Parts: sequence; C-alpha cells; structure tokens
Amino acid sequence: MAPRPSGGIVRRMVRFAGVGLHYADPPGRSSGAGRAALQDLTFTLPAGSFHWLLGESGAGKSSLLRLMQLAQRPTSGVVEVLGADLSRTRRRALPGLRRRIGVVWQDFRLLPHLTVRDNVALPLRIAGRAEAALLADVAEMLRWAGLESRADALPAALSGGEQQRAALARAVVMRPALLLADEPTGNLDAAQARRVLALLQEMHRLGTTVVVATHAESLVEAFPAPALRLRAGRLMSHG
Ligand SMILES: Nc1ncnc2c1ncn2[C@@H]1O[C@H](COP(=O)(O)OP(=O)(O)OP(=O)(O)O)[C@@H](O)[C@H]1O
Repeated sequence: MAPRPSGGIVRRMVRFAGVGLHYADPPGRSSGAGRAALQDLTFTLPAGSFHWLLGESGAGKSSLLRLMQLAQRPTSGVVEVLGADLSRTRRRALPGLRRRIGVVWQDFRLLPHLTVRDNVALPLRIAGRAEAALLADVAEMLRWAGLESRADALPAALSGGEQQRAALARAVVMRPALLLADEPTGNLDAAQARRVLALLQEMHRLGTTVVVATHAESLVEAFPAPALRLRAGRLMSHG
C-alpha cells in the first residue's frame, strides 16, 4: 500500500505573498542589487492539490522549490508552508517541518555506498525510529515502488528509472504532507517517466500535496493538472 501523509491537518499547504528572492552578485561583478531569481510571487496551494511547475530553463523553478522546501529564506515577502510562516519560525523548529516535506531531484541523489534498502531506511533511522518497526515500513515502500527484488543492490547497479523510484520511496517513507519533485523525469525514458509520474499521482490521490517541476510538455499533456507558470522569475499564471 502507498504511504498516506501523517501529521496535523493544514488546509493551506503553501502560501506565498509578494515573495522575492535575490542571489548575491558573483565576486567582482557587484551591481549592488544582486540577481533577482524570483519577483513578487503571490499564490496559495491548497492541501491535497497537485500542481505542475513550468517555465523555461532559468525561470526560477528550482529556486521556488527550494523556498517551499524551507531550504532557503526569501529576500522579501511571506513564505508559509505547513501553516508555519518561515520568518517567524524558530531555527530549531525547521528540522521538524522539513521532515514533513519529501523531495526528489533529477539526479536522484541516492547515497552510492548504501543499498537501496538502506537508502530508503535512512530518513527513518535519522528520525530515531526503532530498527524492528522500521524494516517493515521500508519493505512496504520498496513493494510500492516495485523494487523488492533490488533491495540489496547498490544504486549504481540500478537503471535510471529504478534509481528514481528508490529516491521516491526514500522521499515518502516518512509520510510527508508535501512532496516536491524537481525535474524528476529529466534523466528517464518515456516509459520510466510515466511510471514515476504514476507514483507521484498515487501520492496525490492519497492526500499528499504534490508539486512537480518539469520541461516535459508531453507529460503535462498526459497528466493534466493545474500549473504554476514562471517566466523570468515572475508568475505568469496559476491554475
Ligand atoms: N545559487 C545561486 N546563486 C546565484 N544565482 C543563482 C543560484 N541559483 C540559481 N541562480 C539564478 O537564478 C535564476 C533561476 O534559477 P533556477 O535554477 O531557479 O531556474 P530553473 O527554472 O530551475 O532552471 P532549470 O530548469 O535550468 O533548472 C537563474 O538566473 C540562475 O542563474
């Protein structure tokens, strides 16, 4: 069975109000203003929604996902995730919030020296879950991702599609309320991409809020859903 999200009920999973993000100028090229990666973003994502995040290369998709992941603070505006306003959240509360956010990336980011089973178990071990209970959860997750027979393999022995499904199993093993995917099918062939998308959609059907950044228009056509469209750091449309 797929993992259902756990934790308290939040009706508005993400709220951005007038959000800007500026990166500092590279050394020696100071304009004073820095580089505006995101400007004046205002939107909300209801709990349980699925959204595509679209835009050309450099439009700001990864930057927006980093803000939603609470990995970065905005330069201006309000970022609220899981009901917590980031500017008012104490630093020591961040790890607890981040544990309720699952992330997958284009390049999988599995730990190469750990087996698939141990990669998937890692978030549970970091959270201090007891070994006996944790192994059943990991086995369930591997079944869900179609990887039971690959549990003892190292990531390098897996196909790209298998690696991404392992990364997805690791991202959802903590039953996150919010699941973010940054170009998750960018390194996969069409069949594997659809399989990963089907798993992301299943998470959404079970109540998880899902945001998927992609360039792949064919996937967006195959899985119609509301979209956040960015152009040069600004929100062009929402819905
Ligand atoms: N760490 C950083 N330092 C400085 N500038 C950055 C940094 N990360 C991103 N940028 C700049 O911010 C802008 C948005 O980048 P971002 O990676 O968010 O776009 P993207 O839509 O995800 O692009 P891609 O699809 O190519 O990954 C770009 O101009 C980029 O060069």
